[in-house]
Amino acid sequence: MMSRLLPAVSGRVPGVPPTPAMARVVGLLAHRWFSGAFRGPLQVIRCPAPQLHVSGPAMAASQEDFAKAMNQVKLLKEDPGNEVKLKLYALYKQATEGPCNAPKPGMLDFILKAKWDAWNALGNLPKETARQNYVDLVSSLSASSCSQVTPAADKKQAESDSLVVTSEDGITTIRLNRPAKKNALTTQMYRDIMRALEAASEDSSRITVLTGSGDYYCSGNDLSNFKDIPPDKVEERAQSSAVLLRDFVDCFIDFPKPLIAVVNGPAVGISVTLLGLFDVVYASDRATFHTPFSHLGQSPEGCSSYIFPKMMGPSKAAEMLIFGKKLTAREALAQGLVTAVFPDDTFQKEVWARLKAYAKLPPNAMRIAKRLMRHQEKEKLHAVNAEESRVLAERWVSDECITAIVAFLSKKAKL
Ligand SMILES: CCCCCCCCCCC/C=C/C(=O)SCCNC(=O)CCNC(=O)[C@H](O)C(C)(C)COP(=O)(O)OP(=O)(O)OC[C@H]1O[C@@H](n2cnc3c(N)ncnc32)[C@H](O)[C@@H]1OP(=O)(O)O
Repeated sequence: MMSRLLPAVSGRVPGVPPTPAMARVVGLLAHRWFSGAFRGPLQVIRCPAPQLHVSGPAMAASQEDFAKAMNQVKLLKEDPGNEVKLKLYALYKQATEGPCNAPKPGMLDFILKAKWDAWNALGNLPKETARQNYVDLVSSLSASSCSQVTPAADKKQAESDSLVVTSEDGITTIRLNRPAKKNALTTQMYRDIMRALEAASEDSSRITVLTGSGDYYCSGNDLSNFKDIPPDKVEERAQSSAVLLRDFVDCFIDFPKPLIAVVNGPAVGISVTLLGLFDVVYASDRATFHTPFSHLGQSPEGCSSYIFPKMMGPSKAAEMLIFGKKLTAREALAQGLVTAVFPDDTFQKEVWARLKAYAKLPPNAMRIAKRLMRHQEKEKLHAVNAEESRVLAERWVSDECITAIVAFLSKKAKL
């Protein structure tokens, strides 16, 4: 019954299509109410006791953050849609008045009923958590609202030799473009990728893709990054590289839109570990996944020391991260590191067709779904990243690491 009366929530009773007239009337009512609630003061309604319990994040926004968020709502450039407005209303009421305590409105009072349901669904959610959720929701809306006003999505954005960034059909693509070096990452590329991600989070695209040119996806850190460091600067360089690494991985942890890896060929080192921070990973059946950290006297990064054991179980993660076992694409699929594997000869066609369809989905809904899935883990991931970066700085100045790098650079060793 509820869904028959509430188009703002679901629009129809399962199996019973709404008549066009009914849809028009209800839609008009909903539009009027929501327009008012969106810009102007929120109506007070009194409801009875709560039913559902919804748990929220541990941290709490201040009253000041909350007040700022309420002002921000009025400045949104895009109407976020009825469902989001309902959510905002419910969180606002919960944050300011606590659990829903108003009488249930009559079933024909569509608008009041939708609002009451939304508030009531928050159950005993603590006021502080509701305040935080309201602030988070407004901030995600503000970011996407900004990105939607950025003009001209369908154009090439930036180009350099080693990184090519394009935006087309709602997809920003960041392409590693050093095929002669198997797309190994120079320190400049780490910086350029961070900049590209920052821009992509604010541009008008809906999803973001990382891929490689040529036969490799990426051979990981360019081991030439270790070259030409004066002996008295080694420690200093290790520390500054740890900061670079930490900032770099933080960008992936915090990236707000769906992030997809299109793994066109073998992947090594950091390009593998980072995959745990992507939302979807599509791989060619030619791709392999190799993390030879022990061989290099190094240690895992990209939050893999935390994500991989959770994802594939500790012993499979140990085979990769301690012993450097190289996985085929099918094995990586079985371990949950890869979402889907495609035959190499149809890989590009199949994957891009899928991505173009995904890029037509409503952007706010996608961002919010991602946020909900990732939110609880963010703080933990930042802590893991900080620790992994700190440990790596120690490894880089170790004899084990220096010996391995010298062997590679003097062409005595390869994976
Ligand atoms: C204190 C300083 C700190 C530095 C800054 C750090 C910043 C953050 C660091 C984050 C930590 C990341 C860790 C990792 O990613 S570990 C993994 C590192 N990668 C490797 O060890 C791969 C090394 N490469 C190889 O083993 C082989 O090249 C490979 C198996 C990938 C391909 O073999 P293949 O035979 O098919 O091809 P070639 O070897 O002939 O390669 C073609 C040319 O490309 C060069 N190449 C390839 N990969 C790298 C690389 N990772 N670094 C540097 N150069 C690479 C290769 O040397 C060839 O060059 P030439 O044609 O000039 O010989």
